[in-house]
Order: sequence, then structure tokens, then C-alpha cells
Amino acid sequence: NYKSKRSLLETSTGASVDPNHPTPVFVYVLAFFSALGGFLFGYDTGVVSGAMLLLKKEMNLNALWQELLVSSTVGAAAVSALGGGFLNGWLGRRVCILMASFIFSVGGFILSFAPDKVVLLVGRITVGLGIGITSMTVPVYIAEVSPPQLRGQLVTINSLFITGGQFIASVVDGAFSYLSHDSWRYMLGLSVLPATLQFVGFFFLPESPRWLLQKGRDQEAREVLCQIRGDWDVDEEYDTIKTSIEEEKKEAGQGGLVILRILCHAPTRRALVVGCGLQMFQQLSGINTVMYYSATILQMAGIQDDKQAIWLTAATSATNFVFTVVGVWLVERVGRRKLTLGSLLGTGLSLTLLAVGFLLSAQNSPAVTLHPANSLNSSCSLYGSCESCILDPNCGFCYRENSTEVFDSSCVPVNLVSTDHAAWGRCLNQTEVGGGLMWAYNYCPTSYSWIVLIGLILYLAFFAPGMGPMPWTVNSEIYPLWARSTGNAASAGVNWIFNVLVSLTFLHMAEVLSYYGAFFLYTGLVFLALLFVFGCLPETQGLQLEDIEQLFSDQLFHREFTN
Ligand SMILES: O[C@H]1[C@H](O)[C@@H](O)[C@H](O)[C@@H](O)[C@H]1O
Repeated sequence: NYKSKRSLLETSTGASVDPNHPTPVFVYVLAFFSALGGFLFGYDTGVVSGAMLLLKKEMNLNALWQELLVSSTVGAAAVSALGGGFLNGWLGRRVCILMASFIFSVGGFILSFAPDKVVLLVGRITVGLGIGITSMTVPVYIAEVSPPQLRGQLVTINSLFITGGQFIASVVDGAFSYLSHDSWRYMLGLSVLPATLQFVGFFFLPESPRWLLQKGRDQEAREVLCQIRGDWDVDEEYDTIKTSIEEEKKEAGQGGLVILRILCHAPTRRALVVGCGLQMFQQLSGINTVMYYSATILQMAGIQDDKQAIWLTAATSATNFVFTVVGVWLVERVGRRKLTLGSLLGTGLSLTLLAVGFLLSAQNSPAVTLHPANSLNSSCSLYGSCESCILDPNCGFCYRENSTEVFDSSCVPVNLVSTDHAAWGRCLNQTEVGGGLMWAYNYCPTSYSWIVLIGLILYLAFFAPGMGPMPWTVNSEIYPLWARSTGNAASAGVNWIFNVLVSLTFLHMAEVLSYYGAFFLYTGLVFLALLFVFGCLPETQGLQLEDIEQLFSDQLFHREFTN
């Protein structure tokens, strides 16, 4: 069974894994420069929301262009992650990282000097191409240079840099939003700095010894191993990698498309199912929806100053970042499997709480009491409650409130240039109106907001240590060397494809199912994920990469997991 197989593996390679042996500082340097790729991934996906608030006014962007500028990056990342597998196997991890940081720098320049929206789109696509390659290469590189007992932690640091990048992006968005003219150029262009740092750094850093050995560059591989293992005896690790490459050649054959060989060879096929499944479920848990709509969620919770919205997003990404630190700390203490299972359970319960909060708010949604004369030719006038009003992206809720109730409320069209105001009427220029008049776009005043707020914080606290980083960490280790680039490319591609799908469908889904329906749906998906992980994910902690394939020699869902 699984447990005895694991202990067998531990004794077969245990000799080379001495947890008390000091790890050379050089490995941390490698991990740091690689994880700058994670930082860029996080920064460039995170910075766009704040930049968009300014861009849509300055460049007069309609909804389609806003959507294009946000989603094109994620779409391009999907394409380049899939293509990155081939580049990775062919040119090596180091050249791919150099290439990605170069692409990031070029993208950053294009974005900061963009004269119009078309050039902006080119810049966003360029940056996306960099993100895709980075997202699949960096975890592989870190996993391949790390000693087994530190591998989980070092690869998870890359995820910490992703959430760190998202956090810094939201702080930069907040800071530059005070400089009105052209400040989006700084927001989007700042990523050139870490990209250049990574490019220069990687000029001096070595290629992965495993890739070198696979390409028959044995001498170089041995030199790199000596460099990254300090005064350890590298003979055993060197021999294990070499033998496993030879065995792999015999077992899985050599010719043909790698993806077909992965699919025809049962253990790698199972690993691919696990890897892609984890990445799919990560996105289906709704992380990016929760992060993106966190400002709205917090507004519902009573913080109604629009100027603060950008800082509220920073608070959310800070929470995501801080709890990823917990993941880095736990991954080598409790292992990948328990961490992921615990995280999913907590995420599912928090989503239930979020959904219940939204449900109670919807059921107690304030009624529309005023129907201004000129609203009759707009669809907004048809809605009878705040809930149905705000689910229509063209409408907002204009109202007064005292300490106990909402009154004098109407549903009116939103100003399409700035959703901070109505298109006409009492809430046309909210700042001048005063007198207790409020404008709510995307949310309703509710007294159940505290449930939603607690749900949001718990969601991030549970998601960030496990389901955030583990799909990346596990994918970096479950494939044998010959299948590693392709396996990671496929699973990273799945991650990006589901990222696009979830973000493009959320608002439509909310229109049909309302917010609580959408969150109940995510809850259901998370419980499915729990079953999937319970049945399929073996523990890879502490094992040498070359031994992990054996964990997939049994059927998925049929294993006896005692861990
Ligand atoms: O692991 C990361 C992380 O959790 C991010 O916060 C999220 O935006 C990404 O989509 C995900 O891949």
C-alpha cells in the first residue's frame, strides 16, 4: 500500500537526505532570483485593476476594451505556458527564465510609453507571454536545484513572491492614484526593475543539473551539483539522477510527442491528471474573483468611501500574502497532502459563510421606493429591490439612510465613465449632494455584511497557505524528468485557462444566480476538489525527485492513504 511504498522509498534514498546538513547559501540565492519571476507574475496580474481605474477615464475605454486589457494578459499566459513546455525541454530552464525576464522588461517599456490603447494591448499581451513561461519554469527550476528536505519550502517561496507581487502592486496602485496624470505609466512600467534584476542575476546563475544530465552534459551537471550542494558528497545524487534518466529512457521510450508518451504511460498519465486537476480546482475555488471583488465585499461591510476602495484591495492582498507565509512554514512540517486537504476544508466552509452572508443580504435587500420620472425609459426602473438593481451592471442604487433603515431609494443608470456616480438625478454628482445621500454600485447596504467580511478573511486565511501554493509546488515534483517540462506546461496552461473562464463568467453568473448562488457554486466545486485531493494526491514530502514517479504506480482513487 501507499504507506509501505513510501517507507521503502525513504530508505532507498534516505542516505543522501541529511536534514541536519547545512544548506549552502547559494541555493537560497538561486531560489530568490528565480522567485522574482513569481513576483512579476503577481505584480503584472495585480497592478492592472488600479491602473484601469485611471486608464478608462484617460483613454475613454469602453467595457470591451477594459475587459480586453485585463484578460488579454491571462489569455496570453495560457498560450505561452503551454508553449513553454517545449522551450523548457529544448533550451533549458535557465534560458527560459532569461527569456521571460527579457519579455517582461520589453512589455514594461511598451506599457509605460504606450501612446494609445492598441499599443497598450500589445504591451499587456507581451507581459502575459512572460508570465506564462515564468509560471511553468520557475517552480521546476527551484525544485530541481533544491535538496529534497527543503524543496517544498523553496518552491512555495515562489508562490509567496506571487502574492507578494500582488500586494506590492496594490500598494503601488494606491500610492500612484494620488498623482492623476499619466500615473498608470508608472504603475505598469515599474515591473521593468525586478525584471532587469532577474535578467542580470540569471546571467551568472547556473542551469539545472537535472536538465544538463538529460542533455548528456554530465561534466557541467556535476560541477553545478557541487556548487549547489556545498561540501556534501554529490556522487550519490548524481548517480541516482543518471540511473533514473537511463531507466526512464527504457521505460517510456524516446520517440514521439512527449504529451502522447505521458498519456500512454500509466504513472505519468495519473500524475498529469493530479497536476491538472489541482490547478483547475485552484481557479474554480474562486480566488481571483474573491480578490477582484474584495473592495465591493468590503464596501458591503460598511466601508463606503469610494476613495478607500483601492486601499481595501491592498488589505485583501496583504492578507493573502501573510497567510502564504504560513504555507511556507507548514509545507515541510505537515506535508503537501494534509496542507491541501486542510486548506480546502477551510476554504469550503468559508465560502459557505460568504454565500450565507450574501443570501441573508439578498433576502433582506432594501426595496426601491422612488421611481424618478426620467427613469421610465431605462431598464433600471424595472427593479423592485436593491439586490436586483445592482446585479444589472448598468444600474446603481441611490438612497438615504438613518441608523435603522434605508429610505428614499431609487434604481438609476450608472455613469459609464465613472461608476462612482449615477448617469443623472440625485446621485449624479455624489460629492456635491451630501445630506446623507448615498450611491451604491455593485453592492447593497445590508446589516449582514459582517458575515461576509468574516467569510472573506477566513477564505483568504485558509486558501493562501494550501490551495494557493500547493498546485504549483506539487506540479514541480510529480513528473519524471522526461515529462517534467511538458507536464508543468500542461498544468500551468490549465490554471490560466480556468483563470480566464472564472473571471469572464463571474458577473454573468451573478446576474443569473445572484452573488449567493455564485458563491454556493464555488462551495460545491471546493467540496468536489476535496474528494479529488483525498482520492488522488500522494505525499511527496522528503522524497528525492527521482523516486516520486513510483507513488503513481497504483490506480488513482484506489490507494490506501494512511497519511
Ligand atoms: O497561486 C496563485 C495565487 O494564489 C494568486 O493569489 C492567484 O491570483 C493565482 O491565480 C494563483 O495561481
